[in-house]
Amino acid sequence: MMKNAVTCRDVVVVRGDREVLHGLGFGLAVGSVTGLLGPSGCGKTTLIRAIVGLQAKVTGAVEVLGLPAGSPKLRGRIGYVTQEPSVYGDLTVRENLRFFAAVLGISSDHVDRVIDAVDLRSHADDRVDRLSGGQQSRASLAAALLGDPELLVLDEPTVGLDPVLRRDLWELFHRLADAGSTLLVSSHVMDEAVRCDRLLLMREGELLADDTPDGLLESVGTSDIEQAFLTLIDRKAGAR
Ligand SMILES: Nc1ncnc2c1ncn2[C@@H]1O[C@H](COP(=O)(O)OP(=O)(O)OP(=O)(O)O)[C@@H](O)[C@H]1O
Repeated sequence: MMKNAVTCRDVVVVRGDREVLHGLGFGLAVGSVTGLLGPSGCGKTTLIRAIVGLQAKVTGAVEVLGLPAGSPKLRGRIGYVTQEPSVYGDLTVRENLRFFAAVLGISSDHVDRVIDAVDLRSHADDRVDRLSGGQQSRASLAAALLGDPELLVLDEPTVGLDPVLRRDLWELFHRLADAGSTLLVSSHVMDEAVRCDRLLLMREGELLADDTPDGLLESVGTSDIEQAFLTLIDRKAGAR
């Protein structure tokens, strides 16, 4: 049986005075790229925060790399890239990465490797605040890749990127998965779905589907993922 890097069972999260995740259950297989897709506000970031151990008021079980989410032992084994840049604007890309490598206690030899991985070699010595938005998000991704995390969680990493960069990043995600990492990538852009090994479709704090892209199209009987998503919503509304 394939091992899971993440297993969620009956996960409920309350934010403010509202329940925003309503009992989610799924697994992320080791070495896979899973897309977490759904409209703005459906709870993607909240679920991600529960997995990386940053979310308060989580009930149910969230197991990550065999440990409860948030365990101190998971530090260094998970890479998390938020929607906000996580690198310093007044340092160059290389200075940022050397700094994070020192904080993580890993050799600065890794720095050039992650710069190449995100294709920032020609900007390695530029200050981050003088880079484009897409270049800044790739610098944050490079920081998350230091230390070869077993689980990489990326919150909307392709927002604002042009089609070529998006394609290149997805190729990088698959190379990382082929090398044994597990990736969870959120997006509200349905056309990214076909690039994933597996999809979690979310809406209003619930999972509408947990399937491969082909499996989803076949089970719903549509030819594209966006249509499948809309059909599932209609079916759910009809069942109420
Ligand atoms: N700090 C907070 N306090 C209370 N409610 C919050 C807070 N942050 C988010 N929420 C609510 O939780 C729900 C899920 O938000 P979340 O950020 O997880 O959605 P999302 O799918 O990641 O959205 P987006 O794609 O816009 O980032 C939303 O209804 C939102 O209003």
